[in-house]
Amino acid sequence: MRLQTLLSYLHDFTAYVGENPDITSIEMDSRQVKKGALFICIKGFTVDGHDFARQAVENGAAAIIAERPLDVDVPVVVVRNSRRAMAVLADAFYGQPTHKLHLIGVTGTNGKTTTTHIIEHIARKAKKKTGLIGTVNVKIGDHTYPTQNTTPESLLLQRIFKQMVDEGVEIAAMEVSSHALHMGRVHGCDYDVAVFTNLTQDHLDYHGTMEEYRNAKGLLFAQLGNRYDHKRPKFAVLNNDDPASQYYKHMTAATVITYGVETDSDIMAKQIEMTPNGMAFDLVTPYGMVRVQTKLIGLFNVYNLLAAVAACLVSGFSLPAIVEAIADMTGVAGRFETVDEGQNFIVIVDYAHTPDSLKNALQTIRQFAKKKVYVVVGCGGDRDRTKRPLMAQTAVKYADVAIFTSDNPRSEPPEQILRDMEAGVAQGHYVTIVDRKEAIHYAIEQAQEGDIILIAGKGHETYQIIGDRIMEFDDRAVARKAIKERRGTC
Ligand SMILES: CC(=O)N[C@H]1[C@@H](OP(=O)(O)OP(=O)(O)OC[C@H]2O[C@@H](n3ccc(=O)[nH]c3=O)[C@H](O)[C@@H]2O)O[C@H](CO)[C@@H](O)[C@@H]1O[C@H](C)C(=O)N[C@@H](C)C(=O)N[C@H](CCC(=O)O)C(=O)O
Ligand SMILES: Nc1ncnc2c1ncn2[C@@H]1O[C@H](COP(=O)(O)OP(=O)(O)OP(=O)(O)O)[C@@H](O)[C@H]1O
Ligand SMILES: N[C@H](CCC[C@H](N)C(=O)O)C(=O)O
Ligand SMILES: [Mg+2]
Repeated sequence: MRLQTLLSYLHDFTAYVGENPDITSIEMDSRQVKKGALFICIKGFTVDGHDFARQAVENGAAAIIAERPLDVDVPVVVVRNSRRAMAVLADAFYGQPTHKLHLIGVTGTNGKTTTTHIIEHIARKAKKKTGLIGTVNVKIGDHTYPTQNTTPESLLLQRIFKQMVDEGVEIAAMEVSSHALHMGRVHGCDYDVAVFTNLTQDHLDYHGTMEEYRNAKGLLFAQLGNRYDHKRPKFAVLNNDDPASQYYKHMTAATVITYGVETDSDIMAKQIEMTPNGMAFDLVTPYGMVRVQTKLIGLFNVYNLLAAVAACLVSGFSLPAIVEAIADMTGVAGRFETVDEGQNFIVIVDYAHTPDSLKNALQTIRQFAKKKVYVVVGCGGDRDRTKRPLMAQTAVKYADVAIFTSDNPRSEPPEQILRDMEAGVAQGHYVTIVDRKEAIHYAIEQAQEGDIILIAGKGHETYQIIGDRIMEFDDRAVARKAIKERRGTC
């Protein structure tokens, strides 16, 4: 595509000097630039992409998008905001792929990964070709691809959508993080259905206040197609039991569908029955009521199921097909995943890394626990500090034995993070073991028959970030090894 053709999609560039080269790719990382690329300079949190423009040109960049004039030998297009320009250009360059997909976006503090996986499972069962974008990975049909961010930057995102379209994907479900909404990573995404799970404390390091955090999530609903096209109706699926939904209702011009357990809603769960192996409930919908069986456990998963059911109903799936798919859905990697080596106590690995999700996970375990409940938990470094004492309080309140340890300390001293956690609770109510492997071993060595150990915070992650080192670390593998060692079979 010629540069000028691409620029015809951009309506706010302030200067453009030079030729009209053929653009064969778009990159935001100078290290990825090949001959013919358009390099977009992004001011990041760590470095400024403008400083890499020369390197991009040396690597073959044919033109540059920047926020200020640059002294390089290729055309430079100056824009007011290169992140915004990137979203427009990526959408145009990849042929506006989200117009060709049925796209469901899920936002909320907790439950995004689980809800998107349930939606994907239902769609696959209905023989649709599916796409999935989120924390665990990107999935196109049966192929998975690793990801760095829950919601990728607009450039990568549109590239993924293009691949989905090329491979015949009909329906895609994606997690939309508050960071992505705030940074405009999803500008240009033409969602058909926007889903809200819940709003509780997280990410205050980035958003500052709960109000700002709530507002960031609201962008998904505000940006949901402000026009009425009967061929592509837009739906906002909202959790009626969460007060933030009242705010989102007013932010969207789309048709609002509500779900809930407590508040009267379009889609509801009633007569909920829980066992350690699954749940059953009456699913009440505008299409009738049906008893649902699921292998997922925990009231929070009832909400995730309701959100997914609502999204799938407005997407045209039939109620019987949805109910059948739910019945054979097993869990999501690292979400309430049990580690079973035949030991006489239960080990659960879960991704709870917020005060609310930790409370939910422990409350769910409490419902079935006959003996002691252990929790091994830490808090991520370079992330919301104010959630640390709250998570510690939750651990101490709901578990019999709380073991505080490291999560991903990142650039922070692990001991400092643990001190922040300890500040929330009285001494003597917890054990602190900085090394996560040792902490998991400690819990497994202490556990007696019938006890339950929750290893929280890292779920599916297969690494641990300490300083600038990323080391292999998988809670499930560590727990498995510890169980075998205790038994002397390792
Ligand atoms: C704080 C944050 O969001 N950072 C994101 C950001 O990194 P950054 O701003 O540090 O980037 P940078 O290193 O300063 O680089 C700036 C520019 O220079 C370019 N560059 C850099 C070096 C070079 O040699 N050449 C070059 O061109 C880079 O490609 C980039 O375009 O841009 C990167 C590329 O897109 C992201 O991967 C990165 O996410 C980091 C990994 C991250 O941890 N983000 C978290 C906070 C986040 O976004 N989380 C949410 C999920 C939250 C949740 O709901 O739980 C998510 O959606 O992932
Ligand atoms: N609807 C929910 N409400 C509260 N807690 C939940 C809910 N669903 C899941 N959880 C808890 O939160 C953890 C994370 O769930 P999940 O990965 O689905 O959320 P997420 O929103 O994708 O998180 P992230 O922001 O890290 O991507 C789970 O392991 C579980 O403990
Ligand atoms: N998406 C979340 C994941 C947190 C996972 C936890 N293990 C941590 O590292 O804090 C975040 O980036 O805040
Ligand atoms: Mg997620």
